[in-house]
Amino acid sequence: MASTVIKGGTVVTADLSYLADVRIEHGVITEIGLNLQGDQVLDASGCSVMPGGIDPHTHLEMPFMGTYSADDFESGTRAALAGGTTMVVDFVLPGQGQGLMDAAQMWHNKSTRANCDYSYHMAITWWGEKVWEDMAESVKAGMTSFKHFMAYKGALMVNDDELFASFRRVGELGGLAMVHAENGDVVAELTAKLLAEGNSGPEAHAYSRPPQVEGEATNRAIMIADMAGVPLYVVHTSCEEAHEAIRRARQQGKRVWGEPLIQHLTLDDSEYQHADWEHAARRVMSPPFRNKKHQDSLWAGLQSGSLSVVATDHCAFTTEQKRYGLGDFSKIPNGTGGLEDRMPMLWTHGVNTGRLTPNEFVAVTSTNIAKILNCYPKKGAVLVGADADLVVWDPQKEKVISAKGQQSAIDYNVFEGQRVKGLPRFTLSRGQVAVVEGRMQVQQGHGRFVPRAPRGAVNQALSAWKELTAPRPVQRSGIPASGV
Ligand SMILES: NC(=O)NCCC(=O)O
Ligand SMILES: [Zn+2]
Ligand SMILES: [Zn+2]
Repeated sequence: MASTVIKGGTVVTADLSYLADVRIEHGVITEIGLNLQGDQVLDASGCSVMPGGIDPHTHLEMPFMGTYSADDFESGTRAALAGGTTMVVDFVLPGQGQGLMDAAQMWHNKSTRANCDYSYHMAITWWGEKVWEDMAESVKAGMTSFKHFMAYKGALMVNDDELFASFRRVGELGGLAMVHAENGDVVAELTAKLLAEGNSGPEAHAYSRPPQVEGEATNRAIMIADMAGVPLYVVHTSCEEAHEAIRRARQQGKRVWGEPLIQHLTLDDSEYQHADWEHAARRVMSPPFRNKKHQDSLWAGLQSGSLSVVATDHCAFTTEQKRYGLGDFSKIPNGTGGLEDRMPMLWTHGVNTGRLTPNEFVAVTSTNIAKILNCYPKKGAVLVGADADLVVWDPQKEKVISAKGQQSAIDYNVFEGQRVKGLPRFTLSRGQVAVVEGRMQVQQGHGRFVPRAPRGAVNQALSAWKELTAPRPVQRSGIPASGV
């Protein structure tokens, strides 16, 4: 049996750092200890041996705004591995009237060339009996998290009654409710007003989606989830108003998690004021980049634990695709890339600055989301029996980010010119060495679908609490409670 040993590094997990070698056989970790021997030895001296990153928010080959996002499962997962991410979670997006399992099959067809493991969230893009029924099938098939768009009116948006009905169903099935939280009605009104006033450039995209639309929707989703008795995950939390709602909810004991993106942590809204239309349009995404005050809030959330996960929302469009919105910002395809850069950018701006410890880095890039999505410790762990999805992280290795030589299929990089310090020496996907010192040796089709079970510990705890505190009729003598 061929074995690989990662030798001489410091194992860094979400809660511990210690010197140890790691032995891998058949794609899983079989031993952790000192002086291990193996057929293949990977030198980890001077490096941290960490769980590979998990990016829980990607849109690969996604049909959106009249086009498809440019990175598919092949280039997207190649970019992921290059940056130390070993699992992505993409969103199955059923069309209007389309069955959920039919859409899931389309996603399975797209992912056959994936270079690393992947899982799916299911999006609820319309509502009806068929969706309600299919949600149980989705859970049985391992897609237990359900995303709802509160924005994109007239396209993906669901209304509050649909949100409540769907959240209740997710709660009943032991799943996780997810939201893109922006008030889509207000965004639509502001967009129309801005365009009517001659505000048609990419900067108006940001004006049309102020922090208030996100704060309001986040708070609304939290309250609806609480009434529905379901845990809630808020994607791409970008501002203090949304963070405040999440922080408050968590302090109240609600089961809510917030996910800032690496883009929102490190890039700000001055990008939209750039004189070059293409520069600004390439950075159009929802929610838009915010100012320094919001960035400080997001960093503080990661430090204090009120925000839990750093993702990318990787949804990359070429400059040519962005040009669909020349003369009308509302037609610029929304989305930016980040898969290759999330880990190095977060290490550089988080760990190297002292905002995050290396253990906190592991928590927010891998372990926390593995627990939230109920695939820990198969993923997100350096433990015997866990999948050998690992990154050997060299804290001294540097580069300047550039579109030239990147793995993503697009022609630019929103982090262009940024110097990062902290990069993978090796990235391993279930034991297969996919990256060596920046050289790619991925195996197309190596990636496998990761099904996830429902009714994790948080679902069980929340259900028990909701049952205990459920409204009950007062028993009064002489009056039948049922009214019969
Ligand atoms: N975020 C974004 O602008 N595009 C991708 C779709 C979404 O997550 O809203
Ligand atoms: Zn979104
Ligand atoms: Zn997204």
